[in-house]
Amino acid sequence: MSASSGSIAIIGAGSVGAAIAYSLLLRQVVADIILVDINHEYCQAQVEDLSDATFLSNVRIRQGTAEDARNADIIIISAGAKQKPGETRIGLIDRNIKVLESVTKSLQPIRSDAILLIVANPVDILTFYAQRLSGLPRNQVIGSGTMLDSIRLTGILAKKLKVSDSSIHAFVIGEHGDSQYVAWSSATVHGRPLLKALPLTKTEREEIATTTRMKADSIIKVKGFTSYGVAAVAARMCEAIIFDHRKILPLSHWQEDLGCCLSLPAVLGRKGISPFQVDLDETEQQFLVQSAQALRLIIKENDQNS
Ligand SMILES: NC(=O)C1=CN([C@@H]2O[C@H](COP(=O)(O)OP(=O)(O)OC[C@H]3O[C@@H](n4cnc5c(N)ncnc54)[C@H](O)[C@@H]3O)[C@@H](O)[C@H]2O)C=CC1
Ligand SMILES: CC(=O)C(=O)O
Repeated sequence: MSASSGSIAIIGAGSVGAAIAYSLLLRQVVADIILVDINHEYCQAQVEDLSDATFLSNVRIRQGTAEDARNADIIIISAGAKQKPGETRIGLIDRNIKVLESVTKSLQPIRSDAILLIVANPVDILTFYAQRLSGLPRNQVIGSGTMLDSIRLTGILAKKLKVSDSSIHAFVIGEHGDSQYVAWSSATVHGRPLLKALPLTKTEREEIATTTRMKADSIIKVKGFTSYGVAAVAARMCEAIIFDHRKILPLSHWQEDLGCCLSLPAVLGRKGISPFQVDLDETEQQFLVQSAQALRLIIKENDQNS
């Protein structure tokens, strides 16, 4: 397979940015990957390390500037502070909004058909602010959201059912964080309602949802960060955009009726994201509204303090 002629810029060449570059490189999503970081020496070392892997593909990787990044097909923002063990994603808000402000300013004038993909946390809040700050249409600014949580959930269910992950369609909705919720009512295994194939008690469902929600915390407690899961998510998102797959994925995007960005399944292609109607039961709908309320409150408080 050969890579498409496009380019992807990754702003923030830390653990997550480098893992995303590695996933893109192995999957040959585009011919050119550009890494940008305020720490030029560190960024160059990441580029040198990654370039030792390019013999597996025809992908070129180099360090670039914000001027290079603004002309890329996709710009991924993975710049910013990460959680310390025990810290919540929301706890990063002050530091990472400042980083986002500086990054979006440096990207001006941004290419009008660019897709801005937000990975840094708190991802739903930063996606909202990136839409406000970038000047791009809202459907072109997307957060990785609960796609990673949905993959974690699917992994647990697949083990219990002893089937492959790809046979299961189940997603987590709402915030990539504490107020997320599993949409059990629409989960299926090869088209069969999941709860018929795997009758779970309420307690068992709650245990699975908690394990899913807490997975990042349990990894961060031991190794200090997560990177591979979100890198695979970002690579899949980039493939869907570059090759216009129009894949339905649970991603963070603007919700007109909820007044914030959070995750619901939506269609991802070359022009960005477009809504997809999903059926939620009453409880799921209530949790979604609560998740949106929690996110809107954070935005309101942040706007008042700034
Ligand atoms: N959405 C998700 O599912 C996930 C999100 N994350 C988030 O990704 C972010 C990055 O995490 P890591 O890579 O582990 O952190 P890291 O500390 O390894 O890397 C962050 C990088 O950002 C750079 N940076 C800071 N300010 C910058 C600026 N203004 N312009 C350019 N570069 C800048 C730093 O120099 C550093 O190299 C964190 O916010 C973390 O919470 C991490 C894992 C999963
Ligand atoms: C760190 C983070 O957001 C995650 O791994 O889910």
